[in-house]
Amino acid sequence: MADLRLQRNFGIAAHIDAGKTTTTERILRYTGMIHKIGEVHDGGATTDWMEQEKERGITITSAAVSCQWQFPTVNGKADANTKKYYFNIIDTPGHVDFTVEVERSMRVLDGLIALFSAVDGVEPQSETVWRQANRYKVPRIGFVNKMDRSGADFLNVVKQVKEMLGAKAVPLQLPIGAEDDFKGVVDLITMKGVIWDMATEGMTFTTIPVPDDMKEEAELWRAQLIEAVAEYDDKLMEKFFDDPNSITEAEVHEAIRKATIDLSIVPMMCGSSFKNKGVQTALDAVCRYLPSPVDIEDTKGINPDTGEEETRKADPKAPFAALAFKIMTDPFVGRLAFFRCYSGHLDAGSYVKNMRSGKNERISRIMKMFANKQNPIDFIEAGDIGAAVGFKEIKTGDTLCDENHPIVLENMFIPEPVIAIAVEPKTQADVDKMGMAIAKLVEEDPTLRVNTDEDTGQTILRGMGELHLEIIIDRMRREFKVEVNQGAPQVAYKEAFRKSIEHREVLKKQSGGRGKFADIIFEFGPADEEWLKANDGEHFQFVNDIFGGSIPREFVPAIQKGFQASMGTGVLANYPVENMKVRVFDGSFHAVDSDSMSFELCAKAGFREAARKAQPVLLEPIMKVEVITPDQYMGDVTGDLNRRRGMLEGMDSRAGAQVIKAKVPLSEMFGYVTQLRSLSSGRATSTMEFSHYSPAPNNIAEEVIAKVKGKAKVED
Ligand SMILES: Nc1nc2c(ncn2[C@@H]2O[C@H](COP(=O)(O)OP(=O)(O)OP(=O)(O)O)[C@@H](O)[C@H]2O)c(=O)[nH]1
Repeated sequence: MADLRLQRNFGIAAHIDAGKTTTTERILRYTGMIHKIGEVHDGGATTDWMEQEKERGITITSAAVSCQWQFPTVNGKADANTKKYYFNIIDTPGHVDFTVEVERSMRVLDGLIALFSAVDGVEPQSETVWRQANRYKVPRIGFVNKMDRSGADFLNVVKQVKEMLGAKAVPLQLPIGAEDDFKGVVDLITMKGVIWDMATEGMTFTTIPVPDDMKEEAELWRAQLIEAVAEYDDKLMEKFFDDPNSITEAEVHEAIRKATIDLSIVPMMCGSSFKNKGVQTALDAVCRYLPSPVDIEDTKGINPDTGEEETRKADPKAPFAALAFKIMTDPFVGRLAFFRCYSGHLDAGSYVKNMRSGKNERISRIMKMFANKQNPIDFIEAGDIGAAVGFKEIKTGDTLCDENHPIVLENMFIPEPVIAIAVEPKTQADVDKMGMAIAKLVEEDPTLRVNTDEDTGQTILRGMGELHLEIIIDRMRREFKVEVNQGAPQVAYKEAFRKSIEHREVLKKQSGGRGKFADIIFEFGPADEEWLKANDGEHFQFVNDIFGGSIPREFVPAIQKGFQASMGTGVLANYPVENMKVRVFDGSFHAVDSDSMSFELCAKAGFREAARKAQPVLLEPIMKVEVITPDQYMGDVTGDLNRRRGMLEGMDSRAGAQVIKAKVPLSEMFGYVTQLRSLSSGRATSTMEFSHYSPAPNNIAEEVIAKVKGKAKVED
């Protein structure tokens, strides 16, 4: 049994282009997993294995990679105290269309390296990632990369992390040399310098005394570091005031570790992955300060039999419980389900229960991913991450467990898809293939949704953004060899109701022989606010208030099913219904003619009638937009945002530029990037992410409805 205290599951998250892929690559190199350094720009990086990633030079899917690191070492060399640490690293994408990838990594990780560019500092996506890490309470270390670039400023990034992310960022190092001349770091705990040897591509490094001209500054920052963590250790606090020279390295490490795991501080380090500097010290910090699976809270879940909350300990002897966080189709082994094992032990070849499908499935093989290689392992235990082969049916977010100890683990937060695109197979031969391809892609990607437009019969894909859907269609073509015609991206509107009403629907059909009869009386309208709050992510509140058997109990599920199915197509413009409440309180039935089918059909007909009376409204997605622009374009940028029905929410200055925050309807944001570029001679940049759905103004709603009702097909 492995010592769980030596296990680290961590991710590397940052804004696009901060250097995650390069850093992961260096880690694999220094841990001996790969020999040649793959550069991102030649498409040679190991974790970016998908075709599109190679072409676009961005990381789309998070790949889990395992490696081992020797720690502690003396000048990089193992001695009697050295132990072998086991790492599972998840590389997470930086593009906002793929935040769900970051989100699901956060769910299964214990710690994070938050990567920043020393030149660009805290960027919009770093803020998004930061919020996600806060949501999942992930302890983190900051790594300021690209110290070799001109304009690199470590302490300025530290300041930004404090001011913009509200974190207590505490430097553990100071850079020696800057920009082209960046050589290494002063370690504020050992009070020694570390210089990387370029002759060995940074594989080795030398320890030197703190350079004379940095001594004073280093003392100052060391005192700040100790002060920041002293409250985590009484002895340290005492020594800090009485005799700072008697403080030992071990005491400082221990206090930093406690404060980091407690989310009180973020230790800040620096380096240049590309120039092979600073990566090993960051890995030592991962071992020292980030939590192991036994340092985090026990995993929570619900026992489906009792409805009670239960926890699972990171203990191989506890019942098996795991969460599938990524499904990937691998060209060689087929479907791989990545999962985090929270507790227990699972042998390859044994069975697990999927709590969503209710099926017991045999895991034929369990794999660990090492850079480009996949190695089968005999078993997996609490605290580890692996990939299972053999599932017939599995989706991202499924809980896998021991059937004798059922539990449903807390799932991940899945953002709403806001862009829709109509697709149709190009040829008859593509028809079946397209269905299969979409089914597979939906399994892999919980932010991709699919439905059929009832009027046109077209397949509608909904996703997180234009790039997301573009990549999905590209994957259909490359991986599944399906050719499709696609419409222009459309806003994924929704529908909702303003009013609660009562309605009676009677279904009566007599066509010779046995007829159909159902009669339902129900209250219909928006879901209750409290219910929505308590049932995060749910859309349909169904209340059974039938008394005295006016409708027999066995027909109630059919009524619920009928209403549920109807929600996919609203009455205004066929958009899905955001939320609704149905409270059935009376009705009647016929001893011969009533059956489940009658009640289901009656509910469907009832939905269409009731929905019209309940004041349906069109909801449009509102995006949170952030623009960074040089001062002189401020007026033009805000004017343009106003024309796009934007609500300005704030402005502040950051590193000599203005940052404008606004909420803007997504329908007004098509082509924005191009427009912004021409407004600002290419100098302003923007990011956007989904904020919420809000009722569209009447004129806009009328336009959208007229367009949908007026056409037979989604136009190209
Ligand atoms: N000068 C310098 N360039 C770097 C450094 N690290 C990464 N780069 C370069 O920055 C660019 C982006 O690096 P990536 O590693 O692809 O960044 P990423 O964060 O993985 O990017 P995405 O996957 O697109 O989110 C590449 O051209 C790298 O060579 C560094 O330390 N110094």
